[in-house]
Amino acid sequence: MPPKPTPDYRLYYVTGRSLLPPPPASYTGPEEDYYLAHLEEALKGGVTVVQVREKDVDGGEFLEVARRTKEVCDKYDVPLFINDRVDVALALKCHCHVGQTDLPARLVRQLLGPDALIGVSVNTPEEMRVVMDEGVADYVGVGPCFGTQTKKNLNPILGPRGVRAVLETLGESEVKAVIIGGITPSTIPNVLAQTPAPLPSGGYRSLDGLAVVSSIAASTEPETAARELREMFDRKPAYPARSLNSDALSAEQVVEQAVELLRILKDGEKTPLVHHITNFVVMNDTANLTLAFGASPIMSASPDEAPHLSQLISCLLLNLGTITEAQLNAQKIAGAAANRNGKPVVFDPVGVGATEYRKKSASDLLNTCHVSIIKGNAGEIGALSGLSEVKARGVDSVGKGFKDPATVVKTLAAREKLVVAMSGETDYISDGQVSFTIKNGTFWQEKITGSGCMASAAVALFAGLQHESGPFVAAVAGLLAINVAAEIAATRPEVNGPNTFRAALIDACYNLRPEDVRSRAKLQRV
Ligand SMILES: Cc1ncc(COP(=O)(O)OP(=O)(O)O)c(N)n1
Ligand SMILES: Cc1nc(C(=O)O)sc1CCOP(=O)(O)O
Repeated sequence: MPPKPTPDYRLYYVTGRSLLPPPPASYTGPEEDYYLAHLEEALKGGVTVVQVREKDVDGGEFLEVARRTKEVCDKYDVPLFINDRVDVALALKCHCHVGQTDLPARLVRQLLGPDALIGVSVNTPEEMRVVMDEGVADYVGVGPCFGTQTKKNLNPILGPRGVRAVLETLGESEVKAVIIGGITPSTIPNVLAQTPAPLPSGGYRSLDGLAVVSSIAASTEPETAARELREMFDRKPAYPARSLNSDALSAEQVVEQAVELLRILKDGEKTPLVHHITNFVVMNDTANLTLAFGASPIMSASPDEAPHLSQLISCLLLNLGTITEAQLNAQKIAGAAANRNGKPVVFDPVGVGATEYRKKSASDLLNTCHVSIIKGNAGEIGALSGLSEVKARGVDSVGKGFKDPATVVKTLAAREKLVVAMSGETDYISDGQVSFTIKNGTFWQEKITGSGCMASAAVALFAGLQHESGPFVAAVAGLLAINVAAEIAATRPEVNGPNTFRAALIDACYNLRPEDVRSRAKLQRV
């Protein structure tokens, strides 16, 4: 075995001969060798590691396929792994990948020696911990991230956030990590945005590569397919929440930016179209509120029109209230389409702490699309953070609140790589770097149903401006606008109960002037 290489794991191709398309007319070689020509094209496109994975063939055929694969890989100086069969790896002086039910990695190391690379499949943080404690593997294949037809007896699907939990355990270890299962050009943006795991040092542990079977094996243009996958991996997204240098911003500067956003709306310079997929309790109020601020609402829960709508809208608002399977499906389709079309997504996880079903729905949603802003109450933010310090009763949060709300909000924002806005008597907003509080509003907001949903609608319409100041300022602007409008509404002589307040609030949103926000804003950096 030559000295141990230090491979580039960015695009890891696991072969799948049974998935190959028929050879094109331009291919004139023997049909059984098309696999090698196809592989060579993929290598030209940028594959950096290959693994021969042959199911249902005997040892002789496996050895021959692997031998010929190695000849091609050697030409491109790309390391070759053998799936499961340590005997074949030994015979050909190749590296080896084993799963949890194959020969133990420790034994594989003994057999292949110190210069072989060894990869191990992991599906849980516990399996990751065992691999690290053993200290034998050079990398792990974490999966399945999504569902896939390529492998039978699939382990539980992790989703990007499950993969992130594994990477959190991996931390700053030298062991490399690739992701596998359903990795395609449409899933990669979300994978790259959501999988990096925050480290105690302040940085992130990211994936070292993408492992694919069908995205290359089933392609009629393997070179183009590989190039696209490589380019997508190399173009890792900047975390949108941090696009703004919020670290340098004072409260006064943020207020001025929020005031400017309100001016844009009120002067009619822009009229954001906000797509609401929301609950039926608040639908009428949030549509009216959106209009009152100078934006346009479209209320549609149809999965069929979501992809088309996504091209027209300025922002998508997803609200978990009165959720049904059909509504969740529409939200997932709309969320993925919004990501593809570069539209911001605001998520209000209404009542996420109330039931396991809502928790699972929120997790499904966050695994399917990348959200720019989460706006919730303390109970909801606590449930998403995995904390039980603040309890929820139905859709309301109860009790005194968090001991250190600013840290809770900042930690969740850093983990999810988005802006978190937690509404309450004091609102907390963070992009994972800095946190601000807003102390505007009135007790009347607690006396009407849906005031949290109305605040999310306000955040969404400001996010729909897609202003260069970014989602953090949009979240602050939305909460300032609705809370200042609520304060003004509460002073109206006709307000003598929840119902008159509700009507006065919509009027106050309609009449709100940028200078009202400037003069009343109680924004502080914490
Ligand atoms: C890179 C990579 N990761 C995971 C796997 C899965 O391996 P295993 O669990 O052994 O399952 P099979 O591939 O044998 O079905 C892999 N092959 N490659
Ligand atoms: C080989 C393999 N291992 C998996 C795991 O979860 O360990 S998923 C998988 C198949 C991946 O195929 P595709 O890229 O076509 O989805």
